[in-house]
Amino acid sequence: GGAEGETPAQFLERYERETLPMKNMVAEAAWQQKTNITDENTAAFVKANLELAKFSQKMENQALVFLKDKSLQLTFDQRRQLNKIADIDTNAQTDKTKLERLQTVITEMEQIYSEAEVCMNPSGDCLKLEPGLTELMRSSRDCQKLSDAWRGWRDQSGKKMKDLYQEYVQLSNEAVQILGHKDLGDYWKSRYDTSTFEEDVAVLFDQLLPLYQHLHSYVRRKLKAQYGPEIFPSTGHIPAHLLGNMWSQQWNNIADLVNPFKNKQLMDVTEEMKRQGYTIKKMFETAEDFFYSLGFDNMTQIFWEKSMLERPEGREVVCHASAWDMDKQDDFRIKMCTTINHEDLMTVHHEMGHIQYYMLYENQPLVYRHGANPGFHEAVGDTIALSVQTPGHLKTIGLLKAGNEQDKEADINFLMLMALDKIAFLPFGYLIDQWRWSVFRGDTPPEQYNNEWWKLRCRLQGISPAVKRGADDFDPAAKYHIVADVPYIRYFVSFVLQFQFYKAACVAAGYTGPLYKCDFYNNKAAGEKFKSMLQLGSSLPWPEAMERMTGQRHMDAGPLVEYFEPLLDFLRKENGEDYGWEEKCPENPPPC
Ligand SMILES: O=C(CCC(O)(O)[C@H](Cc1ccccc1)NC(=O)c1ccccc1)N[C@@H](Cc1c[nH]c2ccccc12)C(=O)O
Ligand SMILES: [Zn+2]
Repeated sequence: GGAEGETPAQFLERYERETLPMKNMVAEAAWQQKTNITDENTAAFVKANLELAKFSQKMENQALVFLKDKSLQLTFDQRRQLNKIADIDTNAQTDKTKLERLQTVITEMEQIYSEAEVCMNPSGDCLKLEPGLTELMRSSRDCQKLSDAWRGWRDQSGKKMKDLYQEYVQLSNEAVQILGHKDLGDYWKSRYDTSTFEEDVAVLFDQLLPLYQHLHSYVRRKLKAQYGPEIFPSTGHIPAHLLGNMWSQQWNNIADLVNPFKNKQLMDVTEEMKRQGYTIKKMFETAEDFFYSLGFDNMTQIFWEKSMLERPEGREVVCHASAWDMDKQDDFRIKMCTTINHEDLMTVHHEMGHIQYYMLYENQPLVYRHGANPGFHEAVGDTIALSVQTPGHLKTIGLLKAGNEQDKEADINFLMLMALDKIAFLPFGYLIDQWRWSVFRGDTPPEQYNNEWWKLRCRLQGISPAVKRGADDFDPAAKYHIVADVPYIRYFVSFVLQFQFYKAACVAAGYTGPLYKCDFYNNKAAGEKFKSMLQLGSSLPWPEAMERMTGQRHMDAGPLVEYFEPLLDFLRKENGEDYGWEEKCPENPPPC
């Protein structure tokens, strides 16, 4: 057994008692490093991670002894817990030098990403990703400026990390192969507990492709009207820098160019937020109030004391948003360089959704304090944001002026704005890990990294690079999750799950109107349904957890398609046969 004569039950109790303070120590070191990037804090963070790795190794070995001991009568739940303890991630690397190198490579890539800036001549001022370049991509309608920012960001981030990334792939694969996984992608997919996961998401993507093709066609036509058709390639692709986002991953920021009925309201509330003097704190309180209205808890005192809700002056930080469980009583935090606009108000709900999930499963055994699968964690806040964004709710909180409810054209404008966020995202959310799985598997060698990336971007997303890509470009590392070792298919899964959860909450609230108008604010029955699933953490397989809330045991694109039904009808009429794009991008993208 474990320690002398220890029973499995005693081991599991000791595991929790000893692991919690260890994880809190590492979380604190990580927090210090991300909110104040210095050599000293980075070294302390890498050192803390090494200590956790050694400690996890001991626990993993003891769990394996129990799992292999045929004489033991383990309960189902003990076996489930022991298996989770035994399956630690890249910390399984027994070679401490290699593990230290892997941690150093990841923090180095994240640091390059976080400190990168683009000096936009002739104005001369240098912009970081947040807020400068993000703001420029959101609001500029100047092709040349957008193209310069798009290229400049890739030169200052991805292009500098190709060698580091190659080393990261090598060291990560070695680490998980020790656990018996083929490669890192195989390990990441194992968290979805099904051998058909890749096929399942491929089926969902195919089901949702018509929606994306029609949105793509409509947006392309509107952008041609705005920028002139000559800058669009004859292959049908949309130039990546025109879509209001540094990665063309969500298109809500060009809603003003795409809005179907000009004379009707645009549901983006950024201007109204500014007019009302919304503060960052008010944005978080608005999100907190919605969760509270469902019967969820408010944020803790420590949350308000220790979170970093805006970019601090005078020190380098990792701005990309994240939500933290410090593995210490009441200590939950959000780190986010918030700007005051509609998009960030939704990201605030997204981050607070993570915190609510943490709080709901905090009484589970430590090994079960995770999402039922990674997509669940990403779906909590977005499900709430679907209700928050309804024109009805925005009127309730005074961010939208009352207009008459039965206005079909206003509904199409609303669905268009939602599609620019939720439909536009689908191929992007799908392709990131298609690329990474092929890299980890060895199907894409380093000299093909950028070519394979653009093959997927051109074929699946129907976008083309702002300027021709060169041999030493490395555009994947211009996206945070790739440099920070964060899986991405979880967001694609979340964008399907969140409509299933949203529909289930609406049904629980007794709502019977068109899905896209459902606002379950203040509804305790909807809250109860949601909580009954979330409080499980990962104590049950995710189909069981999902069944608690939706009555279903599988991912289903139905609710998403149902939500956007009226828009698809509109788009089919508008587009006729004019939709789609060629598989390959043009050799030379047309200049601005
Ligand atoms: O990356 C994020 C939000 C950040 C996060 O909350 O997902 C964060 C990412 C992260 C993971 C690990 C280390 C550092 C950052 N994830 C978490 O904080 C988190 C919390 C609990 C469990 C798992 C992850 N969103 C994605 C896409 C996205 C999905 N839904 C959205 C809604 C609004 C805006 C963007 C998105 C993106 O920006 O490309
Ligand atoms: Zn998230």
